[in-house]
Amino acid sequence: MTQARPPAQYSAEDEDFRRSLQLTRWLAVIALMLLLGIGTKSWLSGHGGHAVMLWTFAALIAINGTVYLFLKKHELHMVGLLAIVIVLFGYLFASGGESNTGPLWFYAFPPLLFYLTNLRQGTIMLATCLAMALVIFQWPQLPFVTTEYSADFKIRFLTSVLFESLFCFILEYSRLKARSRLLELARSHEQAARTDELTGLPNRRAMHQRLLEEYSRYQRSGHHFSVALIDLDWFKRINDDYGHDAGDASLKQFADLVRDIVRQTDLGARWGGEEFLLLLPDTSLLQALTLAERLRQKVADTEFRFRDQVLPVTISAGVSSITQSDSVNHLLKQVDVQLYSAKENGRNQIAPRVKSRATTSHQDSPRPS
Ligand SMILES: Nc1nc2c(ncn2[C@@H]2O[C@H](COP(=O)(O)OP(=O)(O)OP(=O)(O)O)[C@@H](O)[C@H]2O)c(=O)[nH]1
Repeated sequence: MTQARPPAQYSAEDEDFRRSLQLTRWLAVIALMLLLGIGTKSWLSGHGGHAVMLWTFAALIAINGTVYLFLKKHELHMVGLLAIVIVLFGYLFASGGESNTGPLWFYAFPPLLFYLTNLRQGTIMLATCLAMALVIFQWPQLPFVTTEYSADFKIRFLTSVLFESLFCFILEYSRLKARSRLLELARSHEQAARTDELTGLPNRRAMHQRLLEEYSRYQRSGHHFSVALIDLDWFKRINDDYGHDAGDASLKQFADLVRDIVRQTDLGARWGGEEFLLLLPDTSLLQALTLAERLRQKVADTEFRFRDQVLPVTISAGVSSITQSDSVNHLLKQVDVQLYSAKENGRNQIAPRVKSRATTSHQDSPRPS
């Protein structure tokens, strides 16, 4: 038997993906503006070479963005942007930027990096950048290094960036942990809101939603379905004569029989009190009547026990098919009328009653399992 399906919802993964998409786009735009702006300022203050380098990086970011506009591949856009930014930091470490302040831009990197990637990839990229800074700081005579930093700057820069990276790692780790705990909680609340506590079967809410889904499937593609409304007979007497706990125990035992008898694609739910509803997809009225009768027989043959007492449990049920109704509400009304009729006719029976096997057609073939 299927469990009731959760409503279609925007998943947390989708939400994360959407955020990282937006952030990458914004970062690309901001980086582009900054590079163009600072490049122009450098040009005006006579640092032509530096300006050209910054504009080159701006052009690379613009090309990366244009490729994204055509291909719409977010991963590629993000990886491209991060690669450009890492090379840009390499350039800033090696050239010092203006007045050796270039490396200071690196402080903005760790929080964004962890958010955009994941802890493992973020750590690898940060370690690569820091190793690159260390090499450049340590060997200023390397061919592409055009500046030198004071010992104080090097020590303070590296230790403070290390501290910041560690802090960002811990924050991101805690954020991810809290997020997965919240998701777990949301999932279990969603499950609880759709499950009957006593029997563990889906509840009325879950069944109602599934009925609407099944009805729109029927309207779309003609997949018919039937329902059976089942009520435990003289249940008040069971409560009165054997106690409320005995009543609860018989509801649970009946729910187990329902689980046993219905197939994977069916749904059996507690509709309320001592009423249960079976939803039987791709099942004709006659097939549904046969199944309901089988369940009735099984209940009649089963010994319902509570402590050392045997409880007199029988069921009545009304059955109806969507092919005889024009809405879910109408179907539920019909099945209720049938249940009433089964009760009126003496209980421990199914309605409508099939008079003769001769009247049964090809529809009475066994249900596909
Ligand atoms: N133990 C127990 N009893 C319940 C629960 N929910 C509803 N009931 C009882 O079920 C009984 C239903 O009684 P009625 O509606 O009069 O129906 P009935 O005695 O089954 O009689 P018929 O349906 O006409 O055969 C009431 O006494 C409710 O209190 C439950 O979760 N546990």
